[in-house]
Amino acid sequence: MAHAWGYAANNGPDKWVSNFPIADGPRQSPIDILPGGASYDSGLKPLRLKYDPSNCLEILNNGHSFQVTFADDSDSSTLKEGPISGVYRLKQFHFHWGASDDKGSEHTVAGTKYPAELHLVHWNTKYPSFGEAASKPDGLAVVGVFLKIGDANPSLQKVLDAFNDIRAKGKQTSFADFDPSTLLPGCLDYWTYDGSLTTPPLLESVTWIVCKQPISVSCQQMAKFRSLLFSAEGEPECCMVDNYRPPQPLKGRPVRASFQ
Ligand SMILES: Cc1cc(=S)c(O)co1
Ligand SMILES: [Zn+2]
Repeated sequence: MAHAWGYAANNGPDKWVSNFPIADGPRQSPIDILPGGASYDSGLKPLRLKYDPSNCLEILNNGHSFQVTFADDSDSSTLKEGPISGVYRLKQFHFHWGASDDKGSEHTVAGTKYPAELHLVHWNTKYPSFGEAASKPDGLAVVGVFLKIGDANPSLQKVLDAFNDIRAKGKQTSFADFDPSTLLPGCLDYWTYDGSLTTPPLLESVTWIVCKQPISVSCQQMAKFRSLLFSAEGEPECCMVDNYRPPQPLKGRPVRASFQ
């Protein structure tokens, strides 16, 4: 049986193309964002994000990252405007991070890597469900936020405090009343381009919205990220680190900026 995909030498990003040929597709993510190569588009609207903390359901270790999942049976936690049209519902957020503070983000900015990157995943309500939307070219919109080493982040700490219950792959626990807007930077200037999921099945259905301004994370908080495991209980322990895909070829895609 083929290895399940992961981030190790034998099943990592360079190997994904064998089971997921779209890995070499025309609109893969992440990318290296070159600010000088992005074109300011005055037609881009500000992001309109509205999240209801009561939609927050649980936090789980899925063996690739940890994810906080939201109830998405109503329009109470949504993304509107920005580069998208219509209403996209928040489904989940998760992170990608490194084994050390010099790497971990998926998008890079003129080659600069951040220690981690937050992804807030939304799906287009013109489709009946996340699963349906995930296979459509305009099906998903992911807001990416860089994490930069600095002061401890009190909002992020609430998420990290739940880690003791989800240390191993497959563990989950209830996680209620969390407002993901507390994880957003003060300035919502963004870059946007057409891309994909950054993990298999690498579907080319994502409108990427990458915030220019990072949020802070302390070194101690980054160490907490690295205390999670890729492995399940009873398996040899394997630390969950370097769960990021490196930048992919731009292949002529335009990158627009909402700011000058
Ligand atoms: C749906 C989804 C989106 C991203 S970006 C990811 O890493 C995993 O799953
Ligand atoms: Zn992601």
